[in-house]
Amino acid sequence: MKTILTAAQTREADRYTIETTPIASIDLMENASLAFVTVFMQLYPDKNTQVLICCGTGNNGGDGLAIARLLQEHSYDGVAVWIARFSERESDEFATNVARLYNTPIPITEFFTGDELPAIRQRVVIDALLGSGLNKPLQGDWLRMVEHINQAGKPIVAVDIPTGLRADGMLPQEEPTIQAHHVISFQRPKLSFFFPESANAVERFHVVDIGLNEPFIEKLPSDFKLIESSDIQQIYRNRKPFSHKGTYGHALIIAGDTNTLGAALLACGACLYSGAGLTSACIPPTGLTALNAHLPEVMYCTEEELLTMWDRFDAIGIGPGLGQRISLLEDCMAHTHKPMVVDADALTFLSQNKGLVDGLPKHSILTPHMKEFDRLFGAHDSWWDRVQTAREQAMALQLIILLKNQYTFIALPDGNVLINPTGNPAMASGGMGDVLTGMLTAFLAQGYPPRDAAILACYLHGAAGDRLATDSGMAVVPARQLIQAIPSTFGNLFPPH
Ligand SMILES: NC(=O)C1=CN([C@@H]2O[C@H](COP(=O)(O)OP(=O)(O)OC[C@H]3O[C@@H](n4cnc5c(N)ncnc54)[C@H](O)[C@@H]3O)[C@@H](O)[C@H]2O)[C@@H](O)CC1
Ligand SMILES: [K+]
Repeated sequence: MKTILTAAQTREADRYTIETTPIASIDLMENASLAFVTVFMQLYPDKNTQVLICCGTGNNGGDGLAIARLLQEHSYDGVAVWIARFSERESDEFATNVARLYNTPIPITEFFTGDELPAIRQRVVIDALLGSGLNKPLQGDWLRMVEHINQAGKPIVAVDIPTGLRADGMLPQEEPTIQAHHVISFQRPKLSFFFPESANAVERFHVVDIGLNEPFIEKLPSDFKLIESSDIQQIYRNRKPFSHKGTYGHALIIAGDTNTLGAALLACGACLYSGAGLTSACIPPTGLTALNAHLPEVMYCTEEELLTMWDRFDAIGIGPGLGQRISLLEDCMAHTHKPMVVDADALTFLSQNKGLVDGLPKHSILTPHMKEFDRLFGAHDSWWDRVQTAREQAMALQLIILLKNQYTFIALPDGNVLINPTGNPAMASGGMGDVLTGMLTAFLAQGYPPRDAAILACYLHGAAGDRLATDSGMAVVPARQLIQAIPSTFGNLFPPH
């Protein structure tokens, strides 16, 4: 897992690296600029691409100037630089790079006001106006220049962070920023990239290593950690020789009502395809034909049968499409003490009966989307506040709160918030949450601790969606299709020996 830093911690890591490694600040800037250029050249390999680089006079601007010089050295002949001289201050590294740039043929235009800026004719704009040093909202000349660049309608590649976007903390809904198509960020993605409020500022981001001291960074205190594929490799256990269905647990999905049986089928299907040894479905009798037809591997269990069967199940997932059958949640809580997965209608019921949440088995996994979360824990105006509440509640209630988002936040009882990097907008369709519930239940049934089950399910759910969207080019990924892609996604990540 990678620790995500605040802007202040990044400055600390920067300072520490310069103090303890034989590297000067100007050389660190050169590293960063070179790393940026390497990715930029993959994005725009045509060396005839006309590039406008807009620079401020701090270190972000210094990066921009070094990038201009390096692109020119790599035979990009159509590079031009604008310098926004809206402040009297300039950083030392900026000044050094201006002097270096004057030794090249690159045209430089300086602006002292944001009024009457010339039309942008280049094909691509690089945004190096302001970086992580941002300390107030954009206004005046800065705002005019940023709006001018956005309105030019050209692809924008931001250096480190789009100008105007805060790296961490609460993001106002309407704050103006550069609207970047790509952000090439240094050492770590910024925390704000994972919050929906940054959607206009960041379309895609890439992270490049610039040589900051990694052991130092990993020791910095941070509540936020980014999940990596290596974590999944560590957690996942391959199926063993001589194992049998009993080895992989018995999962129970309590879901569906007469008119909402699809949710139950999706959760059961995902549970089956995620490797539970046995899957039972407690659905209404009206759904039996559909269950037998669609998922013959899944066993049917009536509400009456449940009364004597609670002990047989290794894990329970409850909620998708449960409708009028919601009283089953209280039965379930009365009879099982193992961590369970609580989703959809079961979350709504908890929000209507707030006292119940305290009675959930410790380390149960709640999977709310934004509205379900706010119904449970109160309305929030920003995702930053919502995530803070998730963190506090996960600690207070000793639950795992999986706050669904393009990048799902997993708030753990120990106060850590894990960010899942997989998933994409093609997955934004009905039934995806039901699939996640099925996957979580399957991993719990297989004996993974709840924290690991949450990490595995979130990562693989998103990874399956990414494979379908990227490799198969699907603009929309239906939930049923995702279920079928689960086993091959495992196979891809963990090829059998
Ligand atoms: N590890 C690091 O921290 C490294 C940082 N580098 C670059 O340095 C950047 C940070 O540089 P700086 O700290 O010099 O800051 P910036 O270049 O982001 O900003 C310059 C100055 O602008 C002023 N300012 C802030 N918000 C403003 C606003 N809304 N309107 C007008 N002026 C405003 C501040 O006084 C700030 O110091 C990073 O984003 C990155 O691009 C790289 O050169 C390499 C290493
Ligand atoms: K920038």
